[in-house]
Amino acid sequence: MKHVGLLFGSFNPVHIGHLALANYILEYEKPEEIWFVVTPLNPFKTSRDLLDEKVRLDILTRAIQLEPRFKASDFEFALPRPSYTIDTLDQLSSQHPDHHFSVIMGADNLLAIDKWKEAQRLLESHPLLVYPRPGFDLDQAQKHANIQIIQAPVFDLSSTMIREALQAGKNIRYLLPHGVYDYIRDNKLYPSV
Ligand SMILES: Nc1ncnc2c1ncn2[C@@H]1O[C@H](COP(=O)(O)OP(=O)(O)OP(=O)(O)O)[C@@H](O)[C@H]1O
Ligand SMILES: O=C(O)c1ccc[n+]([C@@H]2O[C@H](COP(=O)([O-])O)[C@@H](O)[C@H]2O)c1
Repeated sequence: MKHVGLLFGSFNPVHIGHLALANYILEYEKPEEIWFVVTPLNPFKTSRDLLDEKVRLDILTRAIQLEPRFKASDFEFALPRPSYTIDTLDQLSSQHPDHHFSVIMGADNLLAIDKWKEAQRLLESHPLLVYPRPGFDLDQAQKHANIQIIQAPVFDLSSTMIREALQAGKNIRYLLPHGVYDYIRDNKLYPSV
């Protein structure tokens, strides 16, 4: 059984917070690979300011190319929108019976998990690796044998902050994985860059 950690997200765009977290999990926790699953449309988010999913996947693929244990996945592109994680997990598990999938999730998402589709079945069927995020108190979160809290170092960064900075014309080269700032500039993905 290969142990794979799934990091779901919009990655609009990917930033160093995502990569630092995935790096930590590979080195300190059980997953042997991390799959970054690009979500076309999160059920709780609007498509405002959302880069095309193929562009988000392309940026991510470039960002992780030096680590063979990181994979960029377009698995949700072929599934109905919005993207419900339990549906993706069902399909992934049936297509990869030789893989054991854990779900990597921030404290923000765990605190809201009762609003997710079939949250209880999700919890029963897959281990959750939950990492702290500033401003979210894990003492308030539900407890379950499948929930493991990990002490990953986290940057107080979000894709929202990155987009706002790019739109304001800030040079934030070092908050993005190597090559991503130049890719964004060369392809004029944000007009101010
Ligand atoms: N700074 C960070 N450190 C670790 N994980 C993060 C960080 N920012 C986001 N994540 C996690 O990465 C996953 C993908 O997140 P997502 O693409 O929605 O990023 P985001 O930065 O939260 O985006 P946005 O600001 O657009 O809502 C989520 O599980 C999220 O909790
Ligand atoms: O399945 C659900 O009901 C559900 C509800 C909210 C979010 N998600 C998924 O959680 C992932 C990360 O969400 P976020 O809020 O950090 O962008 C993304 O892949 C979403 O599709 C899933």
